[in-house]
Amino acid sequence: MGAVSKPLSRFWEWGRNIVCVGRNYAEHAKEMGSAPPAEPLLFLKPSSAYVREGAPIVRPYYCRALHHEVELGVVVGRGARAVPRDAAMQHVAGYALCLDMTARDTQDECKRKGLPWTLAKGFGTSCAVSDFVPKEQIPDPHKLQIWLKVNGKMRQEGDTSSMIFSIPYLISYISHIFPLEEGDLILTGSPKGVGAVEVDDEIEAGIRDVVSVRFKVAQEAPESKI
Ligand SMILES: CC(=O)CC(=O)C(=O)O
Ligand SMILES: [Mg+2]
Repeated sequence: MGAVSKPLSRFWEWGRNIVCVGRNYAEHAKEMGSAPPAEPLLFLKPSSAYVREGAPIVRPYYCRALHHEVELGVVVGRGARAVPRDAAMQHVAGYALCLDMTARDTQDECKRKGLPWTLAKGFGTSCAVSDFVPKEQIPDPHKLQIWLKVNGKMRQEGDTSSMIFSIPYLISYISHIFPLEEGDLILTGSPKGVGAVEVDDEIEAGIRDVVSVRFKVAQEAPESKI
């Protein structure tokens, strides 16, 4: 992959992969009517899915049930190809608070039809991210509280110690399927409490005592329809 002149602290500008993990919290899998997975459930978002504070999260024209999912993101700092679990954390540069925004109605239809989740998970602004947090600032990423509010009301509070598959496991597992590259982001899954947001809602979310974000929800302009 071509050299990138931007600092890793601006990982969202690198155009790298966004690798997402699903059903990595048992209570969330349960609320979705699914059993906890035997191995990580993976899907990708395009790097054009990133949105940063100051711009809105846009509900796609085909969606009537846009859901929030607050997640811990792991920023890859060194390429990883088939790395063992006990060496995995050496490939981490830092973290971010992320929202895996999901067109839930579309996802349900994709599940029914056996289709990939691309329309449900990959639309523009479906990956909201905070500022980069260097790994030195987080001694143990499995001892963090992540939270999310909508219009000031708490919706999600999760502890990363509840992950089914740990960050080293995820990095090793993914790197045995495809190489991870510097600048990639891994979304490690949502705790329970996912729910719908409406146009003009305000989402606040954060890693407690570390970083927080605030986003408004907007509707995609009708003229953008195909
Ligand atoms: C059912 C899902 O959308 C899985 C997912 O994204 C998660 O965080 O779990
Ligand atoms: Mg998710």
